[in-house]
Amino acid sequence: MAKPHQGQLRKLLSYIQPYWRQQLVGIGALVVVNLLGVAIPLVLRQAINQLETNLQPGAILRYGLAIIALATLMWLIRMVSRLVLFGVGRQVEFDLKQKLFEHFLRLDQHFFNQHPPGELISRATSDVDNVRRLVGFSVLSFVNTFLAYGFTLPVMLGISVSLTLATLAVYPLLFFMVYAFGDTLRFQQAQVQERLAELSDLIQEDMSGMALIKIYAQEPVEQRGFAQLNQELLQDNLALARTRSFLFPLFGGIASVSLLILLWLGSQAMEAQTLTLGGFVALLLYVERLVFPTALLGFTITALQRGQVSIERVETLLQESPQIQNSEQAIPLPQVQGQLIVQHLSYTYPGQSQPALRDVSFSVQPGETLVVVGLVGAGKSTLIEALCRLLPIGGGQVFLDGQDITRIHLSDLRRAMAYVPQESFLFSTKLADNIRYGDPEADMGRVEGAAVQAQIHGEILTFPEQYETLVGERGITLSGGQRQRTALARGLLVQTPILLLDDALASVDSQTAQGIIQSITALRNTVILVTHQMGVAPMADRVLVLSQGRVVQMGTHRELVQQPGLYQELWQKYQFEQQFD
Ligand SMILES: Nc1ncnc2c1ncn2[C@@H]1O[C@H](COP(=O)(O)OP(=O)(O)OP(=O)(O)O)[C@@H](O)[C@H]1O
Repeated sequence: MAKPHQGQLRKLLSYIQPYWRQQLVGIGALVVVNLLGVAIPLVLRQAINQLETNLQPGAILRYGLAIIALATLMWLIRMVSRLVLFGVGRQVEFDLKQKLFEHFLRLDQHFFNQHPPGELISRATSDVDNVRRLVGFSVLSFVNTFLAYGFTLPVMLGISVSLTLATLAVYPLLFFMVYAFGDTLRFQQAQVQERLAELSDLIQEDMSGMALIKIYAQEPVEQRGFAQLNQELLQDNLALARTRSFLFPLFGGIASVSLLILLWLGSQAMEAQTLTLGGFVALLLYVERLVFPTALLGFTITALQRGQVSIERVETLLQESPQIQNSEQAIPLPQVQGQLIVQHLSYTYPGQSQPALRDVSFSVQPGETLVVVGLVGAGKSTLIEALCRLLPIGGGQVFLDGQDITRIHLSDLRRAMAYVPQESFLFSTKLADNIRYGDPEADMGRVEGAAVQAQIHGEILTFPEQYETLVGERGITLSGGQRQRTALARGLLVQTPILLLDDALASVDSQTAQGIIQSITALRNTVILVTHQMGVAPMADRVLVLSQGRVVQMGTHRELVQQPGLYQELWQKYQFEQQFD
């Protein structure tokens, strides 16, 4: 059998460690159960041997009652052992899920780009479930088997050495098979778990992109893709089932062969009067007692190997460390003015050959509004994410009020900047709670104030339950523009000195967008606004033009519109389009 990896074993012990008392109680109960399991056939042997020579109704009753009492006690204690040990499994499952979720919250966007949601969900659910079975069922089953053999064998040997050895002669074959097929089982198990994760990821992705699938009439393609993956899962499952179907019945079969040997040799021994009837019955019960845990060995091994594979899959996630962390000497930031200085900022996404930002330098003064424009893929979003340290930029490139942002405590930095991304994500909760997400204590006055600034207040009042209206699957579906303005209200509510808006008004008409910018600039925060809506550019104090990750122009709208260059082209294009609007 594949030996549990040292690291996995250590991990397993660390999961169980907080519950060692319960584990001890459970194992203690198993010890008692197995002692009783050994005692009952002994009582029966004595009863049979005594009653064979001297049949007394009173004695039958006494023995009968003793056996019933012992069996009831055994049943009760076995129940306790199961409750306690399975309970530890459930606790470990709870802890692991909690640990994984808390770990996910610490990781950066880069990690989530590399690990699709389906994969993460599968690890946090089915893999954690496998660990639970390993801790609960496998531990119980292994300890039970060990104790069953450990306690039963000496007593069996005490009754008859030759019969015991002959009966158990087939067992080494069983252990050999477990050893020989262990690696195959483990490999096949890992394959199945991998395929399951891929499948759940595909389901997740297709469900999210259902509208696109329908618009482009790609149902047959998606169906084929799913069928192929499902087929692979089926093949892997069947391969695993073949190995198991071959192996597991053999375990039960081998154990039953031992029973046949005992019946054959035992009856001969009784004829030769080297074994009493009581001894024979006791031996029969003992061999029977070993059949169940032995036959269960297959399932125990499966649970063990599934658990081993799953520990590895869960632990690889837990070992991922966030690239964006507080520096060793993180400095607190008491009062933020809102000045940003960017010096020679460059950034290349992992795995990319070309930098997304190249030697970008500029500064924004407190209260100033800077609009960032450029063609698609110019690096605008990358710049915004670098400024609020959502990307792991190096030190000495971005300074907030003169302090290197990589040295500012992350919680201070987050309090200094609000960021409204391109994708306006809303939680499936009430509109008011979505808006006060950054400050759950905010009262309705602040919620409504932010909604007024984001020009969504009027529309919210027309909804059936106004600010109490649920958003998402169980509530109403907002239009793209309504979502964007709600997300903007969320950014405005926290009243940070710096506001970073990444194309946050793309789905809002130009006139409304201009109205919103007007109310935002009136707040006198530092605002950096990425936009494709050239109509809002003249409202900014200055404009920064990005092209292929570089700053190609910077100045006021008046200055830039006079200069030949990208800005002039973009402005002329905008004006041309306006004529046809
Ligand atoms: N997570 C990522 N991993 C790898 N490359 C990325 C990633 N995000 C963006 N890029 C690349 O970095 C470059 C800049 O992208 P960015 O999204 O910053 O451009 P943008 O100016 O905001 O574009 P748009 O106007 O379309 O939003 C592009 O070449 C893009 O392909």
